[in-house]
Formats: sequence, C-alpha cells, structure tokens
Amino acid sequence: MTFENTIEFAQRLDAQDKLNKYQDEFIFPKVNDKKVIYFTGNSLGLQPKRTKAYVDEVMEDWANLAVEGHFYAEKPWWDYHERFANPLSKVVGALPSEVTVMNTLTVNLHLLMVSFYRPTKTRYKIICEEKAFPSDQYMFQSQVHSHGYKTEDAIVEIKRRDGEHNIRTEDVLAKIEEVGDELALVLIGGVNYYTGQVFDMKTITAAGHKAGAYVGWDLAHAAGNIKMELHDWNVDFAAWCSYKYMNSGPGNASGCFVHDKHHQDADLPRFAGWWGHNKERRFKMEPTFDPVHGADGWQISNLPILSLAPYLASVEMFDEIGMDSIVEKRDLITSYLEFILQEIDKEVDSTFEIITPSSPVERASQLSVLLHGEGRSLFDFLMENGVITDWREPNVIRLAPVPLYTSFADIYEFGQILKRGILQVEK
Ligand SMILES: Cc1ncc(COP(=O)(O)O)c(C=O)c1O
Ligand SMILES: Nc1c(O)cccc1C(=O)C[C@H](N)C(=O)O
Repeated sequence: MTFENTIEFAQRLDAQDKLNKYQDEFIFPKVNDKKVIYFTGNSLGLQPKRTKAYVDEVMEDWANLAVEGHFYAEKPWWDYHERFANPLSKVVGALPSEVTVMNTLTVNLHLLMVSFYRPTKTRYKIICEEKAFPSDQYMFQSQVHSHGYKTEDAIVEIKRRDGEHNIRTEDVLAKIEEVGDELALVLIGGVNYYTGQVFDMKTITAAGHKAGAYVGWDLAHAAGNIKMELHDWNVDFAAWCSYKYMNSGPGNASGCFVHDKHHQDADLPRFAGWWGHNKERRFKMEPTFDPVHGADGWQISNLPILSLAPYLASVEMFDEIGMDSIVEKRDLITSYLEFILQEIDKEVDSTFEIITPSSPVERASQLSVLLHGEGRSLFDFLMENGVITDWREPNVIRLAPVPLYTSFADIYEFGQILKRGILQVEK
C-alpha cells in the first residue's frame, strides 16, 4: 500500500479498520483536556471500560457471600483461573491444559527455572540475550549463584555485532552450537523490550533442543502482541505479564505455559503449594502433594481473584477479537508509523534513527527511535503535548501504536506534533 502523510488518508484507513470501534472500549488519560496519543501499551496497557464490572462483581460477591464466594459466587473463586484456559491458550498458541495464571512474571520465571534449570557439573550454562530486561538479568544471576556457579562462567549472552542494533538469528544458533554440551537452558525475551525485535522462537527452540537443553521464553512483550504457536514450536515453558499488551492493570498477574510433554513427568522438581494439588482432593487437606496434571499443577497459592478479574476481562476481549485481526492491524499501523517518522525526518532533516528491525517478521507493535540529536527535551515536548511515550536510557524513545486503541489519525497527528517538537527543540 502506498501511504500518504495527510489526515484524509489516515481517516480513510480508520474508516476501513475493523478494530476502530475498540478505541471506545478504553479509557484514555487527558492532557490539556484532550485524550492522549498513547504509545506506552508496551509498558502498561490502557484500562478497558469493561474491566470495572469484573472487579465490581468480585467486590459484590465478597460483600454478599464472604467465604461462601469460593464456591457459590456466580464465578466461583476456587476455580476462577480455569476460565482463562481456553481464551488464553488461543492467545499464545497452546493447549488449554498448558496455560495457567498466577503470581507475577519474574516470580513465575524463577519458579519455572526450578523445573527447567537443573544444572549439572558439565551442563550448567544459560544462554540469554545481551541487554535482556534487567529483571531477567538479576534473575539469571541469582539463579546461577543459588546453584553455586559464577555469573561470568554460567551466563552466556548473545551479543549484537558491532554497529548493529539487533541480534542475528544466525548468531543465536551459532552460540547454541558453540556452548553445546554445556548448555542447560536457553531463555530469551520473545520480543526484546528495548528494540522491539521479535526472535525466531521456533528455530531457536529447535536448536536449543538439538543441543540437549531446555528452552523457555519471557513473553512480557509478546503476549497479546504477536501470534505464537508455543505448543507446536515445542517450547518447554514460558511466562508473561498481563499488564502490557493485555491491559489487565499495573503489576497484575502473570500467565504461564508448560508444554504438555512435561505434565506427567514426576521427576521434574517444582516448588509446590496447595493450589497445585489435585483439584478434587484439595480440601481434604492431605499431607502428600499430588499435582494437577497440566500447567495448573505449578500453582502454589490460593489465587488473588481481585487481580484475576481485570485479566479475565482482557482475555475475553482478546477471544472476541482474535489474534489474527490484531496482527493484521498491527502490521499496517506500525508500517504507517514508520512511514510518518520517515516523512518527518525528510521534512525537518532530523537525526533520529529507527533501531527496530524493518522486516515485519522481526517486529511487532513497537518502533524504538534512537534520538541522536534531539534527546530528552524532545521527549519532554511530546509528553507535554499529549503524546505518551517512554524514555529508555541512554537515548531511546519507544513508540507502541497498540492496534486495539490507536487510530491512524493518531499517527498522523503524532507526526505533526513531532515535527513541531523537533523544530522547536532545535531553536
Ligand atoms: C522482558 C521483561 N521481563 C520481565 C519484566 C518484569 O516483570 P515483573 O515486574 O512483572 O516481574 C518486564 C517488565 O517489567 C519485562 O519487560
Ligand atoms: N511495570 C512497570 C512499572 O511498574 C513501572 C515502570 C515500567 C514498568 C514496565 O513494565 C517496564 C517494561 N517492562 C519495559 O519494557 O520497560
């Protein structure tokens, strides 16, 4: 499609957009009495209007039923999490038994590493990406230390080549082969938080397995953003937060995937708690742990229903829309944003650079822009003028035109604000 940098063209795209009506399903903050252009759904998604009713329902049930709500609420709390299995499995390409919701992301990755990072004297290394999200780096360091290994020996980072912003798949595969028999685990962010690069999860997972390692994915920036086939790709485990593209609220519950080939493996260690115990016998208060078959068997505690309520509102919305429609609009609107950035660049002769891959296969709903010249003051200008982006050190702004609530007209308007900003900041 040939794009145009005009409001009329943007409005024509909006008129053809099947997801356009969903913008009205979300609550937008306002700046100067005008709803913002929200580009930070990769950090915290907007609040869907329907969420409040889900939370109110739990509050009402708690008020009216108290403890009886566990079993007699319209959506009983004791198996509330089972409502996620179907819709959430479709979001990540899994069998319903392979997904569960619990805890928060880093906590879940730690818990899954109890099962899938079991180093031996000879096979103890973890491969991850250079500059992984800091929480992942701290997690890797504390995991290898807890097993008695040294960071510099046990953690192998895949580097970017000099002068390049993204990691090449061939370099990931070469590193996996090089580490070979010493490799215990490959654990990478499916979509890199800083650059927005989408990794080739299928190929990397197969390579990790060929080397005899387990392969897991941190899907914080992937869930609700890209289409995945975790089951078919034979991924061992994965976890994601629900507060970014899945709009379930600040710091909210995490989703987990454990491949069904591991569900019956009694030798797989895990940290247990009563919510992972055989559902029929959970309230018999037996002394010996008998895990639920499926990802639910990794649960530990009685679930926080007030956290799950917004997440349920979200997965039901995703189920209604489907990942195919999201991906279709995502690719178009991301390309339109890229076009607008390039147009503004030509018009004002700026010095910014898009560091996200240009191939639609390697990117999703995020363009990261390296600000060589304009820097922090341009970011401040955008924020003051109702464009909510984020700043990541040393000098990158990330723009996520989330397909569920961003219009093509927003992208056009953003271009105009950006142009004004660059001209003003340069003065
Ligand atoms: C890639 C990635 N991993 C981990 C985290 C940490 O998530 P949490 O604080 O929910 O554990 C985030 C975001 O905060 C992230 O983007
Ligand atoms: N969870 C966050 C928070 O509570 C405050 C600020 C940022 C966050 C984020 O989620 C950051 C996000 N993971 C990122 O990609 O930068």
